[in-house]
Amino acid sequence: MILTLTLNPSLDRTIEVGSLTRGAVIRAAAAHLDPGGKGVNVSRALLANQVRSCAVIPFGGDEGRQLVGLLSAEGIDMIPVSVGGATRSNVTLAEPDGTVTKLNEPGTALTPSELDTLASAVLGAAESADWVVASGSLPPGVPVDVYAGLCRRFAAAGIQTAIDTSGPALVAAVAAGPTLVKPNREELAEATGTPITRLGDVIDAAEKLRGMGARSVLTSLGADGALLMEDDRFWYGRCPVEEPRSSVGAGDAMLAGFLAAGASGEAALAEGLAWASAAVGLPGSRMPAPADIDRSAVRISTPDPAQPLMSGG
Ligand SMILES: Nc1ncnc2c1ncn2[C@@H]1O[C@H](COP(=O)(O)OP(=O)(O)O)[C@@H](O)[C@H]1O
Ligand SMILES: O=P(O)(O)OC[C@H]1O[C@](O)(COP(=O)(O)O)[C@@H](O)[C@@H]1O
Repeated sequence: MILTLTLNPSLDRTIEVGSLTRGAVIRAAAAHLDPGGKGVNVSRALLANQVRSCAVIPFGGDEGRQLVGLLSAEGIDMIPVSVGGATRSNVTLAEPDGTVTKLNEPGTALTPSELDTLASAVLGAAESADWVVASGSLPPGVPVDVYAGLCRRFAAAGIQTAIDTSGPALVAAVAAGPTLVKPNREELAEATGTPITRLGDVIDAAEKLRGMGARSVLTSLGADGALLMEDDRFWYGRCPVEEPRSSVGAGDAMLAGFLAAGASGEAALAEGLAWASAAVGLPGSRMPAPADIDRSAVRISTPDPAQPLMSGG
């Protein structure tokens, strides 16, 4: 069983627009509402592919009740912890060429006692978990070492941990020795203080992150694919998408596919790439089901360190 913790979940509203012009009235072509937050999406993708998972989330206000309602409708196994602040809403503007502009709210603060309740819920449920995935930004006021503290406790109990966060929370968690981290290009550059413009920079920065404490590093590189580094070995892969619709949740789908396939080596990287590409081809932050996933387009190759990275970050 894969347990996920999302301290800052969201209602994700994705609005499809023809183009973006600041200051203009833009008529949307379509809109989608999905339950959101990084760990929530990992659990949704796992459920869609019949892999057992349980999501621990705080929820509050009308938005929080709506989030829990949407997750219940999807059949998610979850431990919702009621909190005083209202759950945030995140908005994505998706353009026809696949470009997305994300507006992520900070979220509302968790009190120390709410945080304790959430930590107890995770520690209790983790007894039957193979992995604990702690994902996403921290709401205001939550100590930056919260994931680090959990990593240490799980490592002592022999439970594997995957971390997908950014900034100081990522740096602190890496120092606690997680089994796996899943930064994107920007997060890897920030955590290591290294500019990343070529594939060789990704290899060097991922090695640096391993030196800082992470065991394996799965770096997602947008349209440039992903690079997995573990135990001094690395693999690079891509999976082109013919018609990108929304990359929101693609990183979460990648992490879910990677974990579902054993979380190690070329085969797990390939599965993560296939799930991520499928997510990019779906609207909003819809997670891919087996019928959406096409493994035939995945290409794993020896990385050329000089290869420039084309996608943003
Ligand atoms: N335009 C795209 N074309 C093909 N694959 C994509 C595209 N955008 C994202 N992906 C896939 O989704 C993965 C996660 O995307 P990325 O933007 O790196 O992560 P995150 O969503 O965590 O920021 C990438 O590693 C890649 O496999
Ligand atoms: O916690 P953060 O960093 O604000 O991110 C939350 C957002 O990320 C998502 O989980 C999508 O994540 P990815 O695009 O990185 O896979 C959305 O569902 C959510 O709105």
